[in-house]
Amino acid sequence: MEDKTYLFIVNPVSGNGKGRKMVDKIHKAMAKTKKVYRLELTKGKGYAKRLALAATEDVVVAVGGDGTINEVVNGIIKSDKVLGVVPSGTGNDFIRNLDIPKEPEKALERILNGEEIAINVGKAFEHYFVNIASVGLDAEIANEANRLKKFFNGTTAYVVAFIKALLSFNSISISIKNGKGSFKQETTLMALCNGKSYGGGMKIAPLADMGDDLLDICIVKKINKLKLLLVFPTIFTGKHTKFKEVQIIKEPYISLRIEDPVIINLDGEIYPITKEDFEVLEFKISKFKLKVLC
Ligand SMILES: Nc1ncnc2c1ncn2[C@@H]1O[C@H](COP(=O)(O)OP(=O)(O)OP(=O)(O)O)[C@@H](O)[C@H]1O
Repeated sequence: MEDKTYLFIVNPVSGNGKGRKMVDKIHKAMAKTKKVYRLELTKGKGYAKRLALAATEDVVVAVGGDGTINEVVNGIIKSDKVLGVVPSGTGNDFIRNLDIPKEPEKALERILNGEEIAINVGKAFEHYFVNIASVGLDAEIANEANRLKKFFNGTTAYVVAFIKALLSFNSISISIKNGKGSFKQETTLMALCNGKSYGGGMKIAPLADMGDDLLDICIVKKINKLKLLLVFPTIFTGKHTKFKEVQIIKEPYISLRIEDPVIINLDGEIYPITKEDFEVLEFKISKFKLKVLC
C-alpha cells in the first residue's frame, strides 16, 4: 500500500503560543520518517477550515486546541480524510474522550502508527461540532473565557469568566422539541454534548459517548444564583447531575426555539444568533462519521 501523506495545520496562538512551539518538534519528528508532509500556519479565524477543505493529503492534523480541531473537522467531514491531533490548546477537551496523548511526541507517534477509529460528530444548524454545543450561561462564560485566556491559564480563565457571567446573566426561555414531544423550559444553561467535558475538564456530560449516536443534553433549569454557586463546582467531577435542577436526556436530534437573540458556543467558538438567522435551532448527530487516528 502506498504511504499516507500528511498535512499539519498549526494554530500558532493556540494554548497561548504552545502551537508555535510544535512547529520544530513536528519537522524533527517527520524528518526521521520518509513520509511526505506539508505544514501550514493558520492566520486567523476560518483559516484552518479553508486549509482542510483544500487539502489533498490523506491525513489532516490539527495542531491546536478544540477551536482548531473544530475548523479542521468542518473542512474534512464530508471527505474520506482522516483527522490527526497534536494537542496544544488551553482546554484540550476533545482528546479527553479518546486515547490521544497530551504529549506532542506521543501524539505524533499515534498519527504515524496509530489505529483509525470512526466517531460521531454533532451538527448545529450548518456547522459541525466535535465536542459540545451550548447556549445560555455557559456560552456567555465561553465567550468571556476566550477573552481572558490571554491573561490566565485555561481553568482559571473559566472560573473568572463564570463569576463575571453569573453577575450579569438571567435565565432564558427555550421551547424544546425532541422525538417524544415538546416542552418549554426556563433555562440557565443547556449543553448538547458529543463529548464529556468542556472548559478544560468540566464534566458537564459525564456519560457522553462519541460512539453511541446520541447527544447527551444537559439542561440546568432556572436556578437562583446562590444555588448555582453550589452546583457549579460539582461540574468538575460530574456530580452536578444529582441536583434536581439538572436534567440529562439522550437524543439523536433536538430543536430549540428561543425568542431572544442568544450566543451559541460550538467547541469553544462563539456564534451570535438572531431570529432573522434562525427561527428554530436544530442540533443532531451528523450522518457523517469522523475518522480519527488514536
Ligand atoms: N494566526 C492567528 N492569530 C490569531 N488567532 C488565530 C490565529 N489562527 C487561529 N486563530 C484563532 O485562535 C483561536 C483559538 O484556537 P484553539 O481553540 O485551537 O486554541 P485554544 O483556545 O488555546 O484551545 P482550547 O479551545 O482547547 O481551549 C480560534 O478562535 C482561532 O480562530
